[in-house]
Amino acid sequence: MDSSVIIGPAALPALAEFLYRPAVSRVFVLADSNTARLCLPLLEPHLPANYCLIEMPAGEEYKTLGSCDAVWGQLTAQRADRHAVLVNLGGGVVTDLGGFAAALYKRGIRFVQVPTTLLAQVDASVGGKTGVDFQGFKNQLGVFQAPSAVFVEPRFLQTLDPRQLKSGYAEVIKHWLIADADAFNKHRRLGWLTEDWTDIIQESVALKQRIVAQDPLEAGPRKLLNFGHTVGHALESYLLLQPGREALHGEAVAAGLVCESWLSVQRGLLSPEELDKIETFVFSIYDKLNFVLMETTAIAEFALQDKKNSGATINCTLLNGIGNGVFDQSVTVAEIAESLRYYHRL
Ligand SMILES: NC(=O)c1ccc[n+]([C@@H]2O[C@H](COP(=O)([O-])OP(=O)(O)OC[C@H]3O[C@@H](n4cnc5c(N)ncnc54)[C@H](O)[C@@H]3O)[C@@H](O)[C@H]2O)c1
Ligand SMILES: O=C(O)C(=O)C[C@@H](O)[C@H](O)[C@H](O)COP(=O)(O)O
Ligand SMILES: [Zn+2]
Repeated sequence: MDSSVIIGPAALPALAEFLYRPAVSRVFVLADSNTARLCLPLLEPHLPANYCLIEMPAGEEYKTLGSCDAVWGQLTAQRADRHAVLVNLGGGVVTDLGGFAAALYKRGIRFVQVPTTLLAQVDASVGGKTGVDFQGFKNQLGVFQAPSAVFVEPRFLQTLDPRQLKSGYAEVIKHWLIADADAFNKHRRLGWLTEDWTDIIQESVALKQRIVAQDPLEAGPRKLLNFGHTVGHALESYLLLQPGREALHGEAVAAGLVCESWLSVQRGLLSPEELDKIETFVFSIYDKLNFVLMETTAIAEFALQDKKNSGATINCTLLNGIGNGVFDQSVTVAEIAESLRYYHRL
């Protein structure tokens, strides 16, 4: 499942080397309306002249089978064969959807990820989870399919707005909380903003790759990477259904980190002092998500569709101390709703 990940100035030249091989019949680039405008100019010198651009609208609401249908339609119209390569240029929406579309077209063509958001550079482009949302549930349809390679150019982040940078940083905090207490403590003192993201990207990718290598199909330890997501996805899905209230994936995950850390305290796994450190850091970066107490059960019920569940049991990843995630901790809808009420009161 692991693919090579090339980070830094060598990334785009390495992509060109990959694409110019005779084994590649045709190059297709999938971009959204923003990355086609803002990121394609940096990529274009590294593409063959006859590449074909497939553009989709930007945003989570387009991470659907309908958008896949449009991608498959264009590949078919252009008579893309099995030796074609799809280059996914964008954030996690484009890399998840493009990977899924490539994995199904003619039973699978190769794809490479060129992530352009912090979130996709530290997390979404790595590890082979691909998919789309369905009937309001996050990533309900998907496959595990590794890209041929991942090419990470941090210069793409220069056009990204601070809200999106913060969203990606939530996945970085998640990585530290499950597996690197020293980095968490160092960065909570330094603050979140930095001029150069390269080191943080390299360290986060290495941490994620270590976990994915142990358990590519998420039968066990990979569930650690889902910390913050039982509650985070519930919040994201609930708010996505209500136009004007949407939260970015990382914003919902940041709230999920707080709620699931609180659940860890209730289980006696995390100390109240550690919870306080996590909350202080999270709220130094993110505004609180907006929901009312009456909504907490309806939000929590979304966790009944979480992919880590077995039957009616909701299996959550919790923290056994900062830097030490533990998976398969069963929680109830009522406990999740209580964690949301705790978050709401903060
Ligand atoms: N597969 C995985 O392991 C994994 C991991 C984490 C998240 N995800 C998924 O990733 C998605 C979120 O990804 P995201 O936060 O990148 O969102 P996104 O793909 O929607 O990108 C965010 C916004 O930034 C714009 N954009 C992208 N790059 C830009 C750039 N360089 N400059 C200016 N604008 C740019 C996009 O057009 C979009 O409007 C969610 O669907 C989530 O479920 C997947
Ligand atoms: O790579 C993983 O494994 C993750 O869980 C990373 C998450 O940050 C990511 O949001 C992922 O898409 C969630 O997957 P899902 O299986 O909960 O849909
Ligand atoms: Zn995530």
